[in-house]
Amino acid sequence: MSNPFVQIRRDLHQIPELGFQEFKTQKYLLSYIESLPKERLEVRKWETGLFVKVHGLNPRKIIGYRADIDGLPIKEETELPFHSTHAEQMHACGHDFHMSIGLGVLTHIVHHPIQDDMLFIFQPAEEGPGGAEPMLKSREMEEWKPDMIIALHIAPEYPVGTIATREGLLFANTSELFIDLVGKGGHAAYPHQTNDMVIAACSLVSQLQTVISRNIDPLDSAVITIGKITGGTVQNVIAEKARLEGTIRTLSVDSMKKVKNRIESIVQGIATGYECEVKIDYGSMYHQVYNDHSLTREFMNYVEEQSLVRVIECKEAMTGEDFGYMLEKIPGFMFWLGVESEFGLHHSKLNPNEDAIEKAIMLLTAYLNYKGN
Ligand SMILES: CC(=O)N[C@@H](CCC[C@H](N)C(=O)O)C(=O)O
Repeated sequence: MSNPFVQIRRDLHQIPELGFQEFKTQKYLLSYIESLPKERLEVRKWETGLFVKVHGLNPRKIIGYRADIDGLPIKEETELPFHSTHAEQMHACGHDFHMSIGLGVLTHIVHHPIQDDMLFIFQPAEEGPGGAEPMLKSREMEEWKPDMIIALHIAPEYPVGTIATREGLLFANTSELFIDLVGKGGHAAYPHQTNDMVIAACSLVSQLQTVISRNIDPLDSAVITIGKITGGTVQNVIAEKARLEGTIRTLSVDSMKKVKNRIESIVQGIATGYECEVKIDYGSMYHQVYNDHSLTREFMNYVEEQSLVRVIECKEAMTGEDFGYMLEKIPGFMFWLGVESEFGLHHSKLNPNEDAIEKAIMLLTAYLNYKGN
């Protein structure tokens, strides 16, 4: 392991923190950045994230690089010697990679400045409730708003030495979905005296899937995933309460509205049919990730011409990313970075190949030299 950013990734992997609780992560990032030469650097804290400006030699524009920094509430099941030290929390979406690559590029740019300014954004809470939107509204973004912005996301399905992206839509529109059901609990032996919320919740989950199969054009795409169901208290008491937690994904803003309208009608039907109260909360919503056409094409051509890595033109994915909010206001793009892992994103055994870290730093520094000089 000769690349120091692999060790940094391992250090960060051990301290995953949930959205807006990234205190140790912020401290770690700050302490590394403080070890760099200071002449060209300006660092500002924002909540649990950071803005780091690197002054260029003769700036005409500001180029942004965004790395998300939060982990997920997942119990890690890898047997890595540097596994998470935080119970039930894991970097299972590669944000440890995104940060270490960000620090690698930052280090290179500090030592070999380009003409243009750069803004490194270490953003909290990508997995929820969303840090990009409030960060965009910050004083720092007003003062240092980049003219273009880039970000990457690890991709377990692609080999190391590969990137994948496309012009236009890359990631879906998302909305979280929380549904609370309240009925009448009671003795397990007297169901006729109760309104059982386990039964209502099961029926609701099945009906929700008909929105996808029967209300959305099969040539369009949408997903409703219920990732968590809770309800009841003990095996011989009929449940008074149940809760569904999930997420909605659509390829268009219009389909998102349609899916929500259908969910609301179905929920009304459940409330009437099971004589219970049902409340919907949409939690946080992310705007689609839409890559700027000409910047993305130019990037793909550059990487291909220079033979830096293999470039795949991929399809859009139903993943969500609040980087979409940044791309709504600032031209730029996101790309997938191949890290070949048997287990995918959000899996407790995700184990990305660390060789991708050096490849990404090399690729990004080459591109920034081309674009910012
Ligand atoms: C890249 C990725 O996996 N992003 C997350 C974003 C989650 C958004 C929100 N908390 C939701 O669940 O809708 C994803 O799950 O796609």
